[in-house]
Amino acid sequence: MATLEELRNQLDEIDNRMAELYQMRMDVCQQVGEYKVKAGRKVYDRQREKDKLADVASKVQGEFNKKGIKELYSQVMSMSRKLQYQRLVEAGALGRLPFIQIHSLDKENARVVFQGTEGAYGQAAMNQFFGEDVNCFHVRTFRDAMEAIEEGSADFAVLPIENSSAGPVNEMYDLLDEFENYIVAETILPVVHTLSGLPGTRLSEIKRVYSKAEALMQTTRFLDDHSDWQRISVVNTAIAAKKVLEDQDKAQAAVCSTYAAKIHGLEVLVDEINDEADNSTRFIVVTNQKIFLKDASKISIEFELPHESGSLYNILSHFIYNDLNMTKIESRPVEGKQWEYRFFVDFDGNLEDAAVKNAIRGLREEARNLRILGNYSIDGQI
Ligand SMILES: O=C(O)C(=O)C[C@]1(C(=O)O)C=C[C@@H](O)C=C1
Repeated sequence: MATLEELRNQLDEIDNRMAELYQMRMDVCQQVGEYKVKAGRKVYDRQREKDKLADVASKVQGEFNKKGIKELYSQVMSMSRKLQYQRLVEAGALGRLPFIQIHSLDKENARVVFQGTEGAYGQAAMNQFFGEDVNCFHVRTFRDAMEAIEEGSADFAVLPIENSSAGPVNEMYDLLDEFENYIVAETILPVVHTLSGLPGTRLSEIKRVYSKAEALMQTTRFLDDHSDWQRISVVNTAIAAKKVLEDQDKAQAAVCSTYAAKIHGLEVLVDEINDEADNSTRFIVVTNQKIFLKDASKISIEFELPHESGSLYNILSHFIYNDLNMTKIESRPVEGKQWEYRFFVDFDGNLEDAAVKNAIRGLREEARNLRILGNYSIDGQI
């Protein structure tokens, strides 16, 4: 029987040949890339790759090896594509991304919309970003805000997309897909919930608590200590505060901010009732123009994938091979296609970076319906 050293020597010899063949193959792929730049051909040829995988699988013995060589060749061809995308980008074949670079946002002359009513967290986020004197109005739903932006009755909307304890605002992801609006900035608002009621209300008098569903979720521990209170979800925390004031019934209370309580003349009965002390909500600033700030450092995209094994894995490799740091991924069901998903990915970068252009080139060819949703930074700071 051969010793381990002898076997390793054999492997080294095989690997030397494989490395040499890999180098030769990539050199040919480089030429294929140059040909494709000139001929204006697409890099990704799904049928050719399918045929190639079937062909190499037919040349090895046993199911295990057939599966293995297919996986190996999927990777080899994926490297080949990435090399070719680089050539295309170097040759300027990416074209200009249809986003216009700007140096600052005109916050002073902006007309801004938020969802909810006076005292909503959305208003606080808007004031944090645009200042207290901003020219603004409010609408009832997130959809109304997206419509106001799309039709141009507002220049910007400030809308919540994620809470640090309750997670994503799913509806916002669906609306970003549905509307031709783009993210130009984000701002993070610390969210501190209170239990507020009519002045002089005692906790023992309370029977019903109103708030937005997410806020009720974020204060579950406190509310569980008062399990006899009925929890009723309304469209917004500020609307909950308004209702408590209007109904003038001490059996009712609201989970809302100190700001909303003050605006609607309520008394803070218990402060800081969040389950998590560090509770923040990330708001996006949305507009109907394809613009990005010069030094924007984060990109959001969306795409759909076929219902096939390995499709997400293959797509995400574009981030790895271009050294891009992916910071978030969300998925939402694609309407009318059961068990198919639309993915929303955030990653670090600027639309002018070569690595970003490379990745987008690959993603555009290999995923369905790729859309760039925006290139921005926290607080729009540059
Ligand atoms: O044959 C091509 O068109 C190539 O670009 C080469 C290659 C490969 O590496 O084999 C790479 C990408 C294509 O999707 C198909 C095959």
